[in-house]
Amino acid sequence: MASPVNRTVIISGDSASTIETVTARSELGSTAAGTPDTSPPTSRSRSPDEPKASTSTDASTVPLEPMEVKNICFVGAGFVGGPTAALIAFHNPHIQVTVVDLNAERVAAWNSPHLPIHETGLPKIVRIARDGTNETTAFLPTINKTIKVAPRTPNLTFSTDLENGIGAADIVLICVNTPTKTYGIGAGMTADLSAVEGASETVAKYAKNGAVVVEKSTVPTGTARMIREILAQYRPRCEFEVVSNPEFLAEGTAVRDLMNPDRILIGSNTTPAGLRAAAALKGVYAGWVPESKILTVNTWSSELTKLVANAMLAQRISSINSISAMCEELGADVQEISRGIGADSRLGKKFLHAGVGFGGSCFEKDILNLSYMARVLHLDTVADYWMGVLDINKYQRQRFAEKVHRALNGNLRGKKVAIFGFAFKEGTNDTRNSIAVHIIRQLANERPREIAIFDPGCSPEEILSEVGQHIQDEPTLAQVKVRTNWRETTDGASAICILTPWYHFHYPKQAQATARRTSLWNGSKEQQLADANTGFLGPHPTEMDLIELENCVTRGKNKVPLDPLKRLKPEACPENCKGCNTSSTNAEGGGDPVDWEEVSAMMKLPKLVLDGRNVVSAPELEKLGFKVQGIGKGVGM
Ligand SMILES: NC(=O)c1ccc[n+]([C@@H]2O[C@H](COP(=O)([O-])OP(=O)(O)OC[C@H]3O[C@@H](n4cnc5c(N)ncnc54)[C@H](O)[C@@H]3O)[C@@H](O)[C@H]2O)c1
Ligand SMILES: O=c1ccn([C@@H]2O[C@H](COP(=O)(O)OP(=O)(O)O[C@H]3O[C@H](CO)[C@@H](O)[C@H](O)[C@H]3O)[C@@H](O)[C@H]2O)c(=O)[nH]1
Repeated sequence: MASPVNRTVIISGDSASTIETVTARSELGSTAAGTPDTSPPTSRSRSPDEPKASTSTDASTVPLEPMEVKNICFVGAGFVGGPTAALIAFHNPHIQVTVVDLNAERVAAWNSPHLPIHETGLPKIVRIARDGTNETTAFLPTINKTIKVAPRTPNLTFSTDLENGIGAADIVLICVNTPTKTYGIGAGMTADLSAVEGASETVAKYAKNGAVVVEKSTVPTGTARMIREILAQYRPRCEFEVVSNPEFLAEGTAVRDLMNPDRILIGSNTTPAGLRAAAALKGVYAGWVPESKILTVNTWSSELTKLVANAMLAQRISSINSISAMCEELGADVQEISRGIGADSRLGKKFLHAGVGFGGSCFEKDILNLSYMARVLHLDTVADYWMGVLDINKYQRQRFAEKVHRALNGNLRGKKVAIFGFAFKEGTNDTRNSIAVHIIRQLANERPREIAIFDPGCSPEEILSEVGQHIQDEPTLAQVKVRTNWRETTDGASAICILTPWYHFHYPKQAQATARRTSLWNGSKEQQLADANTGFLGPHPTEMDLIELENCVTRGKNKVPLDPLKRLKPEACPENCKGCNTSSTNAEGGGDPVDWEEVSAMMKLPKLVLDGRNVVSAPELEKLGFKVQGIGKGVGM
């Protein structure tokens, strides 16, 4: 480790800039070539961007006029930028929302009927905000009245025109990717901030003076300072406030999470200008989120909270997975343990499902990020603690692959193994960072006759491309086949590994996606509406009111149409539309649920089911001739 170096930091925000010398504890966080300075505000008693509290009422402490927000720009039209922009536009019809991205193909997809992101409920929200709606009427039997619903003008645009999109905005949200760095200092641990740096430079060039710049990407603590410095370098005479507003949506439930978030976190400077910027952003969310759920904190707390939230969620999964290994040895049942501990209201029951481990683009990356920051701060015990969460995750998936190997008598040669589920979780078509790919690689090394993969939500091309990145050896790769239905997948297989808990695989069968879709639209004021004459529609109904109106007109119907009020404008694809021609994926999971009786008839002995997600009932499947092994399922007394 390099010896401490002195670095000069300019603390701004007060009328006169103060120059203070601090001792950087490691050169890992310093501005090495190509590495932005995102070192956390270590060794300082308070945030370096906050001026010391003043006792006099000078100009810097007088509250400023509230900011009027008419135009918002999202930089980055990805998993976070696209859906978040759509929800903000949907609930704030008076605000123009533009989403800009360098990727023209992605932007074109957002402007077409084939959105680049598959999330339940998202297409309808995008259509309402992006295309506007028709004027319409609805008959309400409860109050025996016909209600007129005004048309809506479009207020959501997707574009590659960064200059104009950013230039018109009162608030600019940076939502670009921050993957784990693969090269140089911090490789394999810290976040690669090159996209954040690039986006910040673009914002610095085009943003109008006084714009609020929001850091929405998940970043190491201290990144807001880097953004502020970039803005100051490019536009020294302009005033920009940088606000942190991390996103907590999960893939597969993005719309539900955005529609009804547990909290919105806004971190800002505690100067009048910082508080004004936070208030402006708060006003946007207040379009549909109750104020009590909007938390305002300091910038560094906000940045760090995001990493800690993910680390603690992942830690719960690793904790229960570690116990699953003990259960198998001791004869206990991990699902019973989860129920037993989850009933304690201090612990709660969520994120206690034992399985093959956590995948996805966030948990691993964010824990690496957190551990790296701890390491840079010389808090090695803290860093080791969080790395332990990842160690258990790796151990759990290796343990599962070894279990499959053992169950097949330690020999896979000449055998076919079926894989049910490739996505890192159900309800998404995201194939990146799936747990399945690691297990498949481990099994493929055992030279089976075939590994057949089936996922009801992912496209075969994407699965193969992900597998190809992990298995480079051609003959090994040739054993891996992607099938488009469960019949071909299981025909002649000796074992099935369930790796994603899609409802298709459950046995006995479970209520499925449609139940989720309708509950998405359930409003809390429904009863109020039934009580009639509440006049809730008023002259300016909100989209929440219209959702309740839809509930009301469809109540009692078996099949709820997509657009019961007939508000949506028609959508059409051009001839030879690329989106129509590429193999479609369905994030809600297409195809019929598995018929386990039929599967039993097609499989070879020993007809093993290795249930990596505990979604089948072993006693029930055993009645059909299967041998079942779940996760954390000891044999009992
Ligand atoms: N995916 C999730 O579920 C999720 C949830 C919460 C937070 N996050 C965080 O949000 C951030 C974004 O994640 P994502 O999943 O949306 O990423 P993504 O890769 O899906 O999208 C990022 C987009 O940014 C664009 N982009 C990159 N540099 C740009 C630039 N200079 N100018 C304009 N556009 C640019 C890319 O073309 C891409 O379309 C990450 O920090 C991630 O950790 C993700
Ligand atoms: O009890 C559980 C819960 C989840 N998982 C697995 O954990 C992974 C992550 O699941 P989830 O958290 O639902 O999905 P993500 O889309 O990765 O969302 C996480 O990561 C996002 C990106 O930062 C955050 O915004 C979300 O709040 C956070 O839940 C998946 O492989 C799940 O199968 C389990 O194994 N057991």
